[in-house]
Amino acid sequence: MNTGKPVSGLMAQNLTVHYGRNMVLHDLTTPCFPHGRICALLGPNGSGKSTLLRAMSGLLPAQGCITLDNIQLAKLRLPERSQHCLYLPQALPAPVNITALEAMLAAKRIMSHRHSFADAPNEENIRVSLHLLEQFNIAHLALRKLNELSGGQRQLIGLAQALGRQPHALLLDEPLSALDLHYQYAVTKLLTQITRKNNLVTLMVLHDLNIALNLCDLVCVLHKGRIIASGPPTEVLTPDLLRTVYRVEARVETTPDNHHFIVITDCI
Ligand SMILES: Nc1ncnc2c1ncn2[C@@H]1O[C@H](COP(=O)(O)OP(=O)(O)OP(=O)(O)O)[C@@H](O)[C@H]1O
Repeated sequence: MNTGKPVSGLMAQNLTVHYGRNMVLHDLTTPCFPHGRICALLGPNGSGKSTLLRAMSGLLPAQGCITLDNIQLAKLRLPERSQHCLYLPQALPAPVNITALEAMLAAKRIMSHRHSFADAPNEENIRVSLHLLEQFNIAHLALRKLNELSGGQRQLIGLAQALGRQPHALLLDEPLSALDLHYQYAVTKLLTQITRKNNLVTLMVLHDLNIALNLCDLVCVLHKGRIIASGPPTEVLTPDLLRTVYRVEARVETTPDNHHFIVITDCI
């Protein structure tokens, strides 16, 4: 449980989560995910990554203690809690009959629980929303309806919506899953810039270990509901770990200009 030591960042201690009788996370304690750093949550299918993010954001009942800068998140009501720690699910924004800009403004209004949905959007919110769409290189989609956009375009809008809500910690569940090669790198670099500039805690579930190796500051690996390793990516993602966790024979190579990539030679 909470040791009382001051901790800056997001952390779960002694977290246990069940679905019915099925215990998915077993007395799990995470490292402290610090502000200003981009962290990847890795692990095979079914290892508990989404469950961990959903429990940390308060969307799943959990035993244990989850703190952001020593604030116990369980003590907050859900709207306030998601202002501190926002979860963006794996599912893409639904293809509904509203424009991308309207979707951005609606997400901002949800954040501000003092306002009702009937409130007119103000100029500042429109300016900030358009700026975010520009940062994701999708300002040209502002007046297009979500039901006319591709899956990848809607995923970019979901990310822009999440950033527009200005949380202190951002929990992203496979935020790159629908994106092409360019956008996978461009979005990770943009998230890194915004994480550093706004001193956010950013934790994202990734399956692409090469992005984790080259673009993330820290990685945390879940295996069968337990954290098996965490730290700088090149120290954590070793052939032994890849064999144990992902059941592949692989080696990690480094180019002369210090980029890293995984060569998989077999699956076990
Ligand atoms: N709503 C649910 N009800 C019952 N069991 C669930 C539910 N959601 C997930 N599980 C189970 O919990 C375990 C962890 O699932 P979770 O979605 O957290 O894994 P994950 O690591 O995010 O997987 P993936 O990489 O495939 O998205 C799995 O065994 C899954 O079957």
